[in-house]
Amino acid sequence: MDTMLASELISKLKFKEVENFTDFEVALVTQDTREVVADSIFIAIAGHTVDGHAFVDQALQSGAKLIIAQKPIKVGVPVVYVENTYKAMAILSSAFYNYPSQKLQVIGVTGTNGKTTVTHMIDAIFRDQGQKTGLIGTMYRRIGDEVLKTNNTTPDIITLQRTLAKMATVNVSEVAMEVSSVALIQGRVWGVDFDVAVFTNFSQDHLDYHKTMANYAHAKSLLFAQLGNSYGGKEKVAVFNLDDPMSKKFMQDTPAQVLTYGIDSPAMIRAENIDIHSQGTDFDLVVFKQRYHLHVKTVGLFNVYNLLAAFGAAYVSGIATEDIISALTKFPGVKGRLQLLSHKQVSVIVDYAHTPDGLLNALETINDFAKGKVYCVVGCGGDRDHDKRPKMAQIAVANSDLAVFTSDNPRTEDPQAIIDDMLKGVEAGTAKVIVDRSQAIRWALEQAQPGDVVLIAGKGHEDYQIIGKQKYHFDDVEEVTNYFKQA
Ligand SMILES: CC(=O)N[C@H]1[C@@H](OP(=O)(O)OP(=O)(O)OC[C@H]2O[C@@H](n3ccc(=O)[nH]c3=O)[C@H](O)[C@@H]2O)O[C@H](CO)[C@@H](O)[C@@H]1O[C@H](C)C(=O)N[C@@H](C)C(=O)N[C@H](CCC(=O)O)C(=O)O
Ligand SMILES: Nc1ncnc2c1ncn2[C@@H]1O[C@H](COP(=O)(O)OP(=O)(O)OP(=O)(O)O)[C@@H](O)[C@H]1O
Ligand SMILES: N[C@H](CCC[C@H](N)C(=O)O)C(=O)O
Ligand SMILES: [Mg+2]
Repeated sequence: MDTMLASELISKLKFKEVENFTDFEVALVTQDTREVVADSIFIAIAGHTVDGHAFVDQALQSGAKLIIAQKPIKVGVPVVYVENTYKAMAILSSAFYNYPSQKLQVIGVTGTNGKTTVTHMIDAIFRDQGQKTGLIGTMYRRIGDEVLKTNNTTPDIITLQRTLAKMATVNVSEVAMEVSSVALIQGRVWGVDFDVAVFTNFSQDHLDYHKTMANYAHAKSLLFAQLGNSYGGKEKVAVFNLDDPMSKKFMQDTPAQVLTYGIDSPAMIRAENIDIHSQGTDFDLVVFKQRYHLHVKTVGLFNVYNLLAAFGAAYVSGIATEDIISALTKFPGVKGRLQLLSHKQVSVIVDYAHTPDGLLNALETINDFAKGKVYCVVGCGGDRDHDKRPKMAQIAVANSDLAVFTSDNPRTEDPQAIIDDMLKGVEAGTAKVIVDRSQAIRWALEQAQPGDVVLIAGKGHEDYQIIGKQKYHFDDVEEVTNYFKQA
């Protein structure tokens, strides 16, 4: 990468106060003292947990030569004061990495459920075309075949710009990324030049953060509002699920052209004659009145919606309908999303459903093909939306023969207290409680007879459990396969 002078970078900040400035070549722009190297610019962020302004001394010790701050600090190096360091971070990181999103086709996917699935489907379509792709989301950041770990579904803006820059350097052409509501509020995608924005659906989650459904909806709308406002340049398109009432609102918030998909509404891209079975789904895809028959490996009505969303994103990116269909037909599914494991005619499904709507969809899908009893092992994450707990519990009890309430990631909460919140949603004695997740899974597997289905919900691909502030190795799939080995 070409080096950049600090003066050149901070010239991008229009309104600022500069103290004791001397120029230097910038090695790194970061908000995290743990990343600072010699000749870094450190941006102090007043976060939700701690205040980065209190870490400035550490940044200096590690070699920071310039501090960007929004509160008065006393240091022996130059300081640039701005109104909002989050905004400064977005502007500086974008400039430092030379506006990488402008060199890439960036497709952002937002919605309560389905983001990881849809981004993987989009990625599979472009890969099938022989393109080098980038993927950013809950499970990882992937640059071509290189897999990088991630802390958040949508990374902080510096990590994001750095990742996009690396993608551009190694000739990635398309990037599919999950854009979470929290990220939209925190400005983690400010300045990202999205070409396509996709909406999956809207239901309850993250009320711990957003407080009200209206705030949560507003957060999601920001992606569509951000979708380019200068016509005549790159064509921008918003892809909406017309069956979700929230689409109508978001359509009004976007200056972009709109493509719609749906099943029940008269959308431009539709699925008809849907036949869901345990090994896959058959349906007719109707693209502006042209009809194609598809047989796909994914199951569940919600996955038909995900396929339509991915189809829409690829279609507006110029891929031929037949090529998109060919790729979607081969799509194997995503780890931990309705992942089927079987042993002696007992079916176990590991699924990442961690919202009321996600859990209901997973259980309805399973009930459509289960021949015997349905067991549901489920917990709710600690330090997250409390309000969804009784709702998920009620859905588990109402849509299974036996629900087992257990721990998800308790984080800093008391695991029993989380389960007590769940129990408020059901009648006494209607659910079995086993706090230890491993024991709960084992117990359900012991009960299951041939023909029965056990859904293990909430953690999907996760290979850890967070108890307190500690991350322990834990993998639902591994728990099941270990049990099967000795059963
Ligand atoms: C509540 C929340 O959103 N927190 C995010 C936020 O952290 P924060 O505001 O608490 O930051 P902080 O820990 O107070 O630190 C403040 C500043 O001090 C700096 N610092 C801190 C310590 C230190 O030693 N040195 C130092 O420089 C930090 O780098 C930071 O710049 O900024 C961090 C960096 O971007 C995120 O990793 C972190 O996500 C935490 C892990 C989190 O749990 N977030 C969840 C709510 C979240 O964002 N989820 C969404 C949606 C998931 C989905 O449904 O798909 C996501 O996109 O992941
Ligand atoms: N279109 C959909 N509508 C409703 N539920 C869905 C849909 N797609 C997936 N789900 C359910 O939600 C779970 C999570 O799916 P996925 O990981 O794709 O969503 P996500 O939006 O990425 O979630 P996160 O918010 O954690 O990033 C799945 O395991 C499934 O149970
Ligand atoms: N991205 C979601 C994932 C929840 C997964 C569930 N296993 C939990 O820990 O609550 C969140 O951070 O809220
Ligand atoms: Mg996700």
